[in-house]
Amino acid sequence: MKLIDISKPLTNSIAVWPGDTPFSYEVEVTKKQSGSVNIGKVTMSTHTGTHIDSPFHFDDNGKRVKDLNLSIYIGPARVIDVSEFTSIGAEELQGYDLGNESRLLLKTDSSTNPEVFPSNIPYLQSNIGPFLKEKGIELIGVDVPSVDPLDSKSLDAHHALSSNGVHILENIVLTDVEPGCYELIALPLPIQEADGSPVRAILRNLEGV
Ligand SMILES: Nc1ccccc1C(=O)C[C@H](N)C(=O)O
Ligand SMILES: [Zn+2]
Ligand SMILES: [Zn+2]
Repeated sequence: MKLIDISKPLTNSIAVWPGDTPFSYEVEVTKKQSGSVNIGKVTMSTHTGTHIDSPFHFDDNGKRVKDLNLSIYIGPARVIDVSEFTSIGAEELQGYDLGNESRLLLKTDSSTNPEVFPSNIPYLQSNIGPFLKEKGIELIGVDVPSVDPLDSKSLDAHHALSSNGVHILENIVLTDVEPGCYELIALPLPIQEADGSPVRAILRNLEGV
């Protein structure tokens, strides 16, 4: 069965949120030094590359990674093309057949160079929270670094999604993905207390092509 990797490669030159911890992977101890093995060391923000947000990211009393239900991150997902919009809310989604998958991935096609942080991104309107809940959607994925405008402090979309039971997956790569129905797997690492986690996100073709 064909797998489509929708994760951003984590390289030392990957763009990070302005001011956030740069990503770094290095061999901290070489095989020569240890006499047996190379040992790597990773330094990163939990919001670098393809990742999930846990509600603690934007709510001090919100769920941590350990509190998340893993079954949200595995299962049928629909990909739709919303590249014509600068912001996406209930009205913009009205015309789409969202099927009965409980995961929705939005292809905005706005992400380009992985080494440059975007200056402007399409964002989600807060009325998308109740709208998605009504449609039975429990996870939203976007191909941009945030579901809110980059300069937002109130993070209205994050809060509206979370309070309606919609989990957030950010910075996926949908460039080579056709709209349609897939199986999504995007599991957070078990960083118990975390406000988010990098994920290896993949889509599996349900048709078995
Ligand atoms: N890393 C940051 C550093 C400073 C301020 C915001 C962020 C974010 O990550 C926000 C974004 N809405 C996110 O959920 O990934
Ligand atoms: Zn995030
Ligand atoms: Zn976020």
